[in-house]
Amino acid sequence: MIQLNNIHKTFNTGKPNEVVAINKVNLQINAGEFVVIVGSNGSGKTTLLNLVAGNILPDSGIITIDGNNVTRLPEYKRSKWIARIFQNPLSGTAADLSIIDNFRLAALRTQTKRLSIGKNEQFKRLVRDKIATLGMGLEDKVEQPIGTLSGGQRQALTLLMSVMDTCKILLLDEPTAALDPRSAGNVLRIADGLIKEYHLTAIMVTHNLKDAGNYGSRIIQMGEGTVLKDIAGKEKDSLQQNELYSWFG
Ligand SMILES: Nc1ncnc2c1ncn2[C@@H]1O[C@H](COP(=O)(O)OP(=O)(O)OP(=O)(O)O)[C@@H](O)[C@H]1O
Repeated sequence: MIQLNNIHKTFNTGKPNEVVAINKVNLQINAGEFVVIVGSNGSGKTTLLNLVAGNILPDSGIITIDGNNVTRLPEYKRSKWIARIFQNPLSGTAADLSIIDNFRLAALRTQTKRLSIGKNEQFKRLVRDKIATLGMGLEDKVEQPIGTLSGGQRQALTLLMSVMDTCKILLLDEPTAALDPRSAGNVLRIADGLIKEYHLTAIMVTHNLKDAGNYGSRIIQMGEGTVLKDIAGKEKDSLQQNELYSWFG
């Protein structure tokens, strides 16, 4: 469970360009929830993800993950709980290394529990089997440099890599913004499947209201650093697309 208590974040404090990015936000995200965050430009969505990830720290308030107070914990110390996928498919992988070596690196970095490196052939078989579940035919290309793949293929592999370690929380910051519609659809379906398979708690920022309607168990609209709307469960499922659009009217 992720808990944000009275979280406040101001940038450029005391300067003419001072901006309150997150304004005393209280939020509880339960284990297994898939929260989609929407909101206009500058409403604080990415800052909220950054605060949860720990690459920026709040001015005040408390953040806990599974009951642990992580408020002052730097990003690398939170990585045992958190994996993060960015907009740019190039971030998070080493272009010149093969797919299999990227998986090896990821496994080493996180001392993954779900994927023990073990014997070379055994590791390769495991990774191949996992990649095959993506249904993209990439299992036969594991010796190919990952940089030779398309953005969508790379983003799918990055997702798979990130959830194969012990992380419980997946942060997705506009993960499909750089992809064509078909690849974006594939990547989102894969993300949704992995979130369910590994029982992850996920937070996804998106500007795509169609995706926001179709995915997730809860939707949050942010505005001026606050939570404007917070809808979950059946109410979220029955949310009509035009209603969602009207939030931005
Ligand atoms: N490092 C920073 N330094 C100064 N101001 C910042 C910084 N990061 C964010 N801000 C400001 O904080 C506010 C919230 O930004 P944030 O990136 O969280 O919004 P967002 O909802 O993710 O926007 P977008 O949809 O455009 O990505 C904005 O006014 C932004 O300019």
